Amino acid sequence: MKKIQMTTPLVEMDGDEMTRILWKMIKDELLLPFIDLNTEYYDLGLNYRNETDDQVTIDAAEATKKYGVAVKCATITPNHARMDEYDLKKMYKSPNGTIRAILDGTVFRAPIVVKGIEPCVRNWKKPITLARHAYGDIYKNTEMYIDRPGKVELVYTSEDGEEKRSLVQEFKAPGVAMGMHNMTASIESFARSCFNYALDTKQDVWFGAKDTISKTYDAKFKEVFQTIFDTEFKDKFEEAGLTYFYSLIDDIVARVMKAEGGFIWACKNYDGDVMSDMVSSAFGSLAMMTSVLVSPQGYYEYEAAHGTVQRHYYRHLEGKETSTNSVATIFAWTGALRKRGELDGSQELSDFADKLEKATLSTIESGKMTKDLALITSIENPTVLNSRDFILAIREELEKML
Ligand SMILES: NC(=O)C1=CN([C@@H]2O[C@H](COP(=O)(O)OP(=O)(O)OC[C@H]3O[C@@H](n4cnc5c(N)ncnc54)[C@H](OP(=O)(O)O)[C@@H]3O)[C@@H](O)[C@H]2O)C=CC1
Ligand SMILES: O=C(O)CCC(=O)C(=O)O
Ligand SMILES: [Mn+2]
Repeated sequence: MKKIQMTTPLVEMDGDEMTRILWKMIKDELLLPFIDLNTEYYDLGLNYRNETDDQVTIDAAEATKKYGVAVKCATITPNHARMDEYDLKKMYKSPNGTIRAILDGTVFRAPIVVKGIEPCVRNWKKPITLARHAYGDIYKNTEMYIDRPGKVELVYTSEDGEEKRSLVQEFKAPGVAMGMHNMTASIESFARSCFNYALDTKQDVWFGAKDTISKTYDAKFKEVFQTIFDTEFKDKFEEAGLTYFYSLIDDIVARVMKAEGGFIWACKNYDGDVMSDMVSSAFGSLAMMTSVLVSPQGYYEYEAAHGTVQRHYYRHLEGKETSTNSVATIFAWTGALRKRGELDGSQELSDFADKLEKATLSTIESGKMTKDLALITSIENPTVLNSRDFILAIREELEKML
């Protein structure tokens, strides 16, 4: 069979631990035999980030702006423990935080629904799509230890020298403090992309924040959403029979648990981080969720929503068998290849992406799956496969379709 050609490179961001192992298996078994893969490769593994003082992360984000589409493997965000483990020069920021700060935009995360894996929330009948604001808040924060009594203030100095101050806390004893920000333009584009995505996919939008407690910061998000909705989307929503619903985040969480799904849940950055893991695992597994960052300029970065699966990696290093689910990482590749195909007018590439997704789902539906799914499937006597054999089983299905 002749390999599929690609005209424009895809920005490929490699990563860490178990997902780095899966990344290579996916390329070797599911992509390279069928596609003349044209990627611009960036090694975002922690060792190379350390070697380049994290410049590689910035270069990868800039390359995404150049080519328009990227696919990213999960990466370690170092904490104190990783400093020793990787002998790091410094405790680097999250690569995701850095990339999202450069690209801006909204991360859409939707469960991958497959027959035989039912949501553990009984009343969820349709997928819940999370729209996570990708810019700012704690992901671009500044924080410090306070080691003795003193005061912490928030100080704003305008370009012409005017100063605004407000007291954060008069510390009588040690503690911690943090400053964070967001941009009105970024919140506006977040709101627009949620409403546009709702019109495209014919789903309602729910948004929750905590404006009663955060009377300026969260209140700004609430106000921006309402203004953008009223001035730009109200009529289109009415015409499409759709609604926009705002409530306090805790009320939204309670309602989500009682709803039947089929809507877009717009979340501030941290809420979306946490709630996407809750929604994906309730729909089956952390590895059963797609994730794509859509920037206001129309750049796309596809990824898995889960992390590097550290515990499985340590088992792998000990030479023990792992059964790590590669579905979200496969769907990151298919999402990126389909988008590349769309942008380059390559139907062949987009069709390949569709087939690889179908092959992945039909492998699971035929009863072959990784342990995370086998534990919860309604399919009787599933075959539990190790990480590699699951990918090989998908290849077998794929070859039948090509
Ligand atoms: N997008 C990114 O780049 C992200 C990176 N991270 C980074 O990942 C590292 C590890 O984070 P951690 O908190 O362990 O989170 P992970 O999401 O990597 O894993 C948490 C647990 O979820 C289960 N799990 C997750 N993914 C899979 C999968 N594909 N197949 C099967 N089970 C899965 C495993 O449970 P069990 O052990 O019970 O089998 C695993 O131990 C950290 O260094 C963190 O910084 C974290 C989140 C996102
Ligand atoms: O970048 C990180 O450290 C975490 C990212 C994350 O959890 C996510 O994208 O959901
Ligand atoms: Mn997360």
